[in-house]
Amino acid sequence: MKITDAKVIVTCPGRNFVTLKIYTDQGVTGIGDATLNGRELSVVSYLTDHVIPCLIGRDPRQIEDIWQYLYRGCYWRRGPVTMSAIAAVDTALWDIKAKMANMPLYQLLGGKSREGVMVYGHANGTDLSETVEEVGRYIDMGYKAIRAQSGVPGMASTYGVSNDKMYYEPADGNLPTENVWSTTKYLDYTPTLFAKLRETYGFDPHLMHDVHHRLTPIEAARLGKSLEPYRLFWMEDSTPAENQANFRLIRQHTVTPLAVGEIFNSIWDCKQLIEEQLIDYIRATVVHAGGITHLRRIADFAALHNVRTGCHGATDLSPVCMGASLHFNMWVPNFGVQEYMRHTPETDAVFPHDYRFENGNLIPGDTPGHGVDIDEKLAEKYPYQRAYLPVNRLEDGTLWHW
Ligand SMILES: O=C(O)C(=O)C[C@H](O)[C@H](O)CO
Ligand SMILES: [Mg+2]
Repeated sequence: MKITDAKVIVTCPGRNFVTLKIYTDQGVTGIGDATLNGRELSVVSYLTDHVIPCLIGRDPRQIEDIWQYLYRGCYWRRGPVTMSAIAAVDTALWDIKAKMANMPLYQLLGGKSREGVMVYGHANGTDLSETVEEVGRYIDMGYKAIRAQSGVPGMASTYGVSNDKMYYEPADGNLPTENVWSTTKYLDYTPTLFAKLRETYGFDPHLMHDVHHRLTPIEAARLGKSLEPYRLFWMEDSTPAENQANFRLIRQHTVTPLAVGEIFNSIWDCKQLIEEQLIDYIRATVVHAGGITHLRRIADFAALHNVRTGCHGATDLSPVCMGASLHFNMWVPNFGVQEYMRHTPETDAVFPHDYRFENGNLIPGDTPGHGVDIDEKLAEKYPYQRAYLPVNRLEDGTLWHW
């Protein structure tokens, strides 16, 4: 069996998505997500100019060998562009293998470990009362786990708060939008939000919160400590994680569970975090962390150290990534939760899929492969539009983490 061709499809049904489609001499095709928000075309070029020529003529069944060939063979290992490109190839090849086997992908990975994949939704509001109301709306929709993000008094805007409550997309500018950040205002306000949420809804719903990399380790420790009475499911990305040892400080001070890793692209980014049990959930996902082949390696390593998965699932990851992730989650023994921000109806129409939401879970279908397709004719109607993620400045103008 041979790979005969591959092509990259870029489409923007409201936001940009990059999809790799691989063709074989047996007529079976597979697709993989290669979207890297705000830097999409770098992965398009990496795939088109450098990866696709090396794929033609290879046996698509040799997934591991092709993974190693692209990882070791490029010499310049790791990095989000390389690993998103490898992920797209890997996902498409798993899709092909599962179609050849006439099985849904989770069966090939080892079969079901659970009946559904618990997902968390994104409740957000411009102020405390709107955020509390939004969390209630998610509870009414059946979510068992909900992330709460809120506008902070005295700050014009902050991460995670959208005008359109359901379909948040932070990459909103033809050039990067500039936001202003105040750690003091944020730290004073956030515990009051969670106090109100627990007072209103009790302790049944799992609540999470994304700090989005904005605190120093000691500030993160303070936030974790002040949130302890409200028993969060997790506090995410409380400080940037390039220096993994930073998490020791946070860990010493708080028992609030910690989640990190949506921007990680390899096992090396989380090796120390996992080995030293400095985190509780690893957020690496299929598209940015080298595909199913590499994510499985991360998850197995995490399992040794009691770290569970909590795959990234924002809307900048296409339904193709979501489909692959759901199959992965159905199997992975140390599953924690899956993020689920809903795609718009336009995006869902471009990427027909068989997964469904039921009682707070997403459930992959039984279509052979990962169960997600791309309607190429419809995709053509939505040409690429340049869009950047925002940047963040402190009130005195200093550039900060967004
Ligand atoms: O979903 C999350 O937890 C995020 O932090 C979303 C990110 O801001 C988004 O994926 C950036 O492209
Ligand atoms: Mg996040």
